[in-house]
Amino acid sequence: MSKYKVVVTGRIMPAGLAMLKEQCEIYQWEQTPRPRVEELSEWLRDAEGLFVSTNMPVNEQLLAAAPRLRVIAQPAVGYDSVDIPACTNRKIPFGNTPGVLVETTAELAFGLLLTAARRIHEGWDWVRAGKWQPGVLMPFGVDLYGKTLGIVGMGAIGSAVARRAQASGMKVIYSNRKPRPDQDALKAEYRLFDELLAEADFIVVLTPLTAESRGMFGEKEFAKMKPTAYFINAARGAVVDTQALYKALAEKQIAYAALDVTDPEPLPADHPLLTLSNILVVPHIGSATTETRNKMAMLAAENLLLGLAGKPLVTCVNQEVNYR
Ligand SMILES: NC(=O)c1ccc[n+]([C@@H]2O[C@H](COP(=O)([O-])OP(=O)(O)OC[C@H]3O[C@@H](n4cnc5c(N)ncnc54)[C@H](O)[C@@H]3O)[C@@H](O)[C@H]2O)c1
Ligand SMILES: O=C(O)[C@H](O)CO
Repeated sequence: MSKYKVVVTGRIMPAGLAMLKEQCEIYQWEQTPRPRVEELSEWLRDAEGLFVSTNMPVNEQLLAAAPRLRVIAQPAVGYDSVDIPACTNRKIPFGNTPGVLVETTAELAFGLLLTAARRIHEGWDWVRAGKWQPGVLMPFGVDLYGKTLGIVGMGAIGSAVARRAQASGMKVIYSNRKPRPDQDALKAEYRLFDELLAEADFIVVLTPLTAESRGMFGEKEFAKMKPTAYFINAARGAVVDTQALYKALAEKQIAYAALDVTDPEPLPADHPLLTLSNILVVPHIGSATTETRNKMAMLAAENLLLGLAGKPLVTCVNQEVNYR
């Protein structure tokens, strides 16, 4: 039996690669940075499947270069770099990986909140710099217990963060497009966006990046927050206006920010945000554990193989083309 021709645009976890290898002839881009479409064009010409890395845009140009493409899979839940209508027009199902990364990403989001609040990273720097001397105190942190956490984007990951916060004695409020019917079970209270901004001691952002959410945290929004507020973004960098965040932190309109995601990404080492003392930035590691990245790669590989076999994907964004 001849093998499916599949293009892989970056690194792929071993568990996913092993699944693909059984049935596919793989053309894999293994260098950094990620490829431009022109660099893949020879492979794309014959490709039936595309396993696309998270940071690679899927657009009209890429689709036009791949006339035989029948399915695309990405090991990520957020698909803001993918032109879904363009895939649908071509009747190409696009599979993402919701669910399998929920607890891992919630751990990181809550970990950022806790680390920033208790200055854990600053304490480590302090000790390593030899500043731990008798009578010398590093700046104090703040308690979580008894405080209010505002979650913007109360979906799968937001709910998992809520559970962690409640276990730490925090009250949870949230803002979504509309109140969740299961909010009693979540033990969380709905607020309008502006109400949440004014009431929360900590804000965690977990919305998808869409036309509606792009730049939803700008100057006006930071001005509505408490001067003691902690702002945590584990969603997508572009949900925040980076310049406005810089200003809010530099002018102490808010107390602190902890970011897993930034705009731009990667954040250059000489970026103004990194000159601030009231910020913690990590390099988009929300789902980055070996177990979870393997699960994501396996679900993406399963989606790809199903699509190649003309069967519905397990997790498909454009359901209307999820069968043949
Ligand atoms: N940092 C990371 O590594 C990492 C990992 C996984 C997911 N993410 C990001 O987190 C997002 C959420 O993932 P999820 O699995 O919880 O998705 P989800 O679909 O379960 O939840 C998203 C929630 O946001 C709400 N929402 C959508 N637009 C909104 C808006 N404009 N204002 C307020 N709420 C809005 C939705 O109603 C939904 O409840 C992903 O889209 C992705 O961008 C980041
Ligand atoms: O959206 C996601 O799944 C993550 O950001 C990718 O790591």
